[in-house]
Amino acid sequence: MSRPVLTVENLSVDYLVDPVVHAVRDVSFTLRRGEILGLAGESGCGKSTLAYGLVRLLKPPAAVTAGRAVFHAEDGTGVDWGELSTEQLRAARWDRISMVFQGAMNSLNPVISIRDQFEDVFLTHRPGMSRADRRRRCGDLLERVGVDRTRLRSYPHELSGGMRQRVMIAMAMALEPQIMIMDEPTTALDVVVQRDILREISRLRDELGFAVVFITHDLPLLLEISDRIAVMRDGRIVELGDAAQLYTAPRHEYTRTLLASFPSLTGDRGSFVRGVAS
Ligand SMILES: Nc1ncnc2c1ncn2[C@@H]1O[C@H](COP(=O)(O)OP(=O)(O)OP(=O)(O)O)[C@@H](O)[C@H]1O
Repeated sequence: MSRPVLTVENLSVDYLVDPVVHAVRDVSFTLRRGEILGLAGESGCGKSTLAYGLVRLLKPPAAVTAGRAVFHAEDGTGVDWGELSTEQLRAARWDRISMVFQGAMNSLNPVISIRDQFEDVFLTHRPGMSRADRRRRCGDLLERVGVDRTRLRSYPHELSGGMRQRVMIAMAMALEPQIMIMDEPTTALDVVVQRDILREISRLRDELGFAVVFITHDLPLLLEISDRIAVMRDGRIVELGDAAQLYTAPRHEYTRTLLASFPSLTGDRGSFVRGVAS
């Protein structure tokens, strides 16, 4: 659990507009192998910009102005993502780091079956894989996220939002990446579906051992699923610590304010118990 899989060093991202927006300021943290690191903070604090910055998916006017993100392979060698070519980055995304964003379910192509979109990941990244293997694997992955494999024949509009988002999570897991970046992956879904999917992510992490950076403004939810939590404010990480500790003994004033803004955590019935998802 303690070996790092990603080291972020003094990363800064600006939006080069007038006046310049310093969205991510001098952010440093280490993501350990197999851990779920929650990233909390109010709207506009820079969470999404940081997520996109980690995988170098920023588009102008956004630009990384300082720092770096180093990915550590299993053999310990480190790769600075900023030094990879566009082609190398494309290959490394999905393969080593994959992403699930809030609107991911809407990025499925409406006129192509789930099977064809799913298989495309393997056709692109594992061209040597046989058709039979590809098909088996797609079905297995879907079942992993709780969707029946017969759904491979469906088109996106035939699936509910929850199912489509599960399909996206299955696709993100397809190549067994070591890191998954999840930016509000369940926010558009109703609470019950959200809980189911989160439980699934947690279970899969236990099973497959990937690390997760999980971003949401929903602090109670983060407290439930994260091993550690980073609290972000105005582009900076103001506190990073063990989730239970952050809840019981927050060090930073802003973390206390953030915790206090969720009555369910602090009210009379605030019997929040970490690890017990209901
Ligand atoms: N294209 C853009 N041009 C200029 N500024 C931007 C742009 N996109 C985002 N910003 C600014 O960058 C800052 C960080 O935004 P970001 O979306 O990363 O925050 P966030 O914490 O993810 O918010 P949310 O939870 O609402 O998604 C904000 O001040 C935002 O206004």
